[in-house]
Amino acid sequence: MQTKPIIGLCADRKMLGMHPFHAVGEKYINAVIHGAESFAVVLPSLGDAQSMEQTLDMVDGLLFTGSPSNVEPKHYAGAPSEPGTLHDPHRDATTLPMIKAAIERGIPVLGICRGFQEMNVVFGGTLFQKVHEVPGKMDHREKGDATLDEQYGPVHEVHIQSQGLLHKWFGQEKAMVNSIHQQGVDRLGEGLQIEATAPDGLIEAFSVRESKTFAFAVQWHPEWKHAENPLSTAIFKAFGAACRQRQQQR
Ligand SMILES: N[C@@H](CCC(=O)NCCCC(=O)O)C(=O)O
Repeated sequence: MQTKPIIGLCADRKMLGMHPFHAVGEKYINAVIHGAESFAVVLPSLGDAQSMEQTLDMVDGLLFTGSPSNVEPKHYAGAPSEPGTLHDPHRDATTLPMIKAAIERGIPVLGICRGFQEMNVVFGGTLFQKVHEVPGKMDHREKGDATLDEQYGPVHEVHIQSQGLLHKWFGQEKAMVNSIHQQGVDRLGEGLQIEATAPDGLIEAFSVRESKTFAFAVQWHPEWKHAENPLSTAIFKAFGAACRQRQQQR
């Protein structure tokens, strides 16, 4: 029997009671198993306490998930965060070097929301810390009092670049997406190619121009009820195909 490609998902480090845990949302794991038809493995965010090279030897793809925490602004020379901002320095210390090393090795990488922001930072880009306070930009945050289905339901259009990879996988120039973030791409990182934009011009998806394989990221959440959404289905199918190809090559 053909074994499935292994996709690693980097965990958030968070306190449960007085103990630190390494956690990944189940919706991301489900999207890897059913959308990318792959084998999901949760990777702890321990910085260099475990060998990154050994991790990369083990996986056929990596998914950098969304998270309520923000990338620490020191990684993109941004102004200090407001007091009380949620950070996850252990995750930053793990994902930022891993994204770079994985792409250099030709390991397929998908970034979602925080993962999208991490990828931009890795390529030297910067982030708006509060998109809703930037003149001309929409409020991209979810409604705090809404149900999960409302929060993760489609709220704005994206325009998909007609020459891009996303257009090749999905075949259409427009789609509706959800929006659960307050940070966003300010300066796009070097070597990144815009794949989709929101009506206010905010970058919603990009790919890595010179990448040997799938290296793509979205600001929205395709993992949410992925099987019910043709755009999400197309993204996870393309990611899974790249991971299978990587598995066969090594
Ligand atoms: N903190 C960043 C990133 C937002 C993000 O990833 N949200 C996901 C929330 C939880 C989840 O669905 O996994 C920002 O606010 O821009």
